[in-house]
Amino acid sequence: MDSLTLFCTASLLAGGLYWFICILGSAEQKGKRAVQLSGGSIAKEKVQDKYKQYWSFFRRPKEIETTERVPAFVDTFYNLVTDIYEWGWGQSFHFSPSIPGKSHREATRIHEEMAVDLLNVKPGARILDAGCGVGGPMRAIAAHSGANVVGITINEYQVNRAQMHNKKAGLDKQCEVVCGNFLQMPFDDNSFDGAYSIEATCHAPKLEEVYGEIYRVLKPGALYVSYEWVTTELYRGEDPEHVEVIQGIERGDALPGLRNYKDIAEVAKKVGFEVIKEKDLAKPPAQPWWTRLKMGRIAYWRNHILITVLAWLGIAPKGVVDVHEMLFVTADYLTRGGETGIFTPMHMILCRKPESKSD
Ligand SMILES: C=C(CC[C@@H](C)[C@H]1CC[C@H]2C3=CC[C@H]4[C@H](C)[C@@H](O)CC[C@]4(C)[C@H]3CC[C@]12C)C(C)C
Ligand SMILES: C[S@@+](CC[C@H](N)C(=O)[O-])C[C@H]1O[C@@H](n2cnc3c(N)ncnc32)[C@H](O)[C@@H]1O
Repeated sequence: MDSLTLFCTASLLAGGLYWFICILGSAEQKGKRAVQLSGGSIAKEKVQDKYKQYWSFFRRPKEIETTERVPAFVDTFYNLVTDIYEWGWGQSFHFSPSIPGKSHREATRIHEEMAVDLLNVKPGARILDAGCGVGGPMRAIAAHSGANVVGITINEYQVNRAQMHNKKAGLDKQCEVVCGNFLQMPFDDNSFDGAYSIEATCHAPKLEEVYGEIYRVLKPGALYVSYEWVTTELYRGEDPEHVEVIQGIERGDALPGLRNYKDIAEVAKKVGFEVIKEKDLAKPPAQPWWTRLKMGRIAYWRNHILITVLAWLGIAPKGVVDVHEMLFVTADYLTRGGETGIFTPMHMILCRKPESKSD
């Protein structure tokens, strides 16, 4: 090979590698680099075992008998996925409708701001984020509304990530993060001016338990908005394809059984809320929320190769490859759920805690 051919081959290889790693990934808002992928609070050598335990618990979600164990497995799930989510999706762990002419990042922020706009809170108000993740929505909401946000998550690794991001964004005075279970919150009765949850209460085995807790900590007259993961009116329990898609979503997302959209308002009323509004935000004219998942397919292949190489080199924990494979498959079930219309991750419900029990 003469030197010109060698030079051209090397340039092509370098260009290809740059394109594969940098250009294909540039649409994502990176909070992480591939070399930093971990199993959250799980020790590196235990990640694979923990993944196996998670998988055998959630493989058949409908058969989960001991609901008391669900929060602990949800915690394990977030140890396993938090870095991959941040790396491949961003700091907001939820979907949003696509908006023509706007980036995913802008569409995400608009979806988050809509939640706090519905709460009608004033700057300085104290609001609760039930299931806050690493705080993407919390920071957008605090910056947009001027409210003080208190987030709760069951996963300690997420608390550390969220606190780090809050500080970096200069929002640590306005945003507080607490590690705890939203089924038994460490907050006083009547202590919040508003509350929201974004794609988080779907992890609760009994919705009434989390809604009951949110009701308890809200001041009388305060509002609560939630974006719920539910099956829609198009879901047919007797259709094996529908069942396969929903079970695929449940087991890849640590869900102890998806609820039907009709159940949400029932539960809200049962715990004492007044239901003000309910709407599936995925319905037209909204643009599909799943296009972002579908568009990412080539990047997922690149990610899989990268993770496999990093695990092989001993840089990433071995189990991360299995977790990534599970997410890969889950992305497909979520897309099918969206395309068939049998599932939505954004069934919005707006509720009020009455001024007094008799109102
Ligand atoms: C609300 C929940 C999480 C919703 C989404 C944020 C995540 C659901 C599925 C996740 C992903 C699937 C495929 C991954 C891909 C294979 C990887 O290379 C990069 C990350 C993914 C895109 C990942 C990102 C987050 C999700 C879209 C649930 C849990 C209630
Ligand atoms: C899909 S993430 C959404 C996070 C955040 N709302 C966002 O949109 O970025 C779900 C969140 O709910 C939290 N969660 C699930 N079950 C919980 C529980 N029992 N108590 C507290 N947090 C819980 C998880 O730890 C995670 O932070």
